[in-house]
Amino acid sequence: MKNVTVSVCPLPHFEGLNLPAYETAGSAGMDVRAALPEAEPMVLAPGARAMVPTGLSVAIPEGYEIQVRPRSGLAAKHGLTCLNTPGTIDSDYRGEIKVILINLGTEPFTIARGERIAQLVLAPVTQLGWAEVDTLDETRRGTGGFGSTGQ
Ligand SMILES: O=c1ccn([C@H]2C[C@H](O)[C@@H](COP(=O)(O)OP(=O)(O)OP(=O)(O)O)O2)c(=O)[nH]1
Ligand SMILES: [Mg+2]
Repeated sequence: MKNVTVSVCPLPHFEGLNLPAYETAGSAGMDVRAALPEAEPMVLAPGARAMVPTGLSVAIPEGYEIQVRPRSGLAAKHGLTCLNTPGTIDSDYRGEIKVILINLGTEPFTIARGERIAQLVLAPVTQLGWAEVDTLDETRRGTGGFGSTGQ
């Protein structure tokens, strides 16, 4: 399996937490933890959203991004997901990685320090270059979309 080294700079409030790690040999994502104050768990009411700190800043090599994705267990059991999934961490971003969580469940959800709230997936990036033209080639689909092919 391909392995790409990413520089990680833990911030002061990360102290004592474990770096994200693959839970199994074949995992695509590393679970990331909430770097909230120990004494201040965050309570997300139904319908509420919050930016949850991870205490991590990174330098991703050019040509890659990190995607911030929900954990399916939290989604299935509690309705908790990432609002902007997949969140995009750009290779030139040096700020703290934050997770935008939303509670789509029916009960308040409490996030404690160290809880694994989302997963980080490293992905290759292909940047496009525009070729501006006056007309596009014809296809069978043409301009049909949004269900134009039927059920
Ligand atoms: O879930 C996320 C999504 C983004 N970011 C950080 C890293 C990313 O590089 C930066 C910008 O994200 P994005 O491009 O999605 O947001 P924007 O609203 O377009 O902000 P900007 O104008 O700063 O690009 O915010 C996070 O920490 N977590
Ligand atoms: Mg942006």
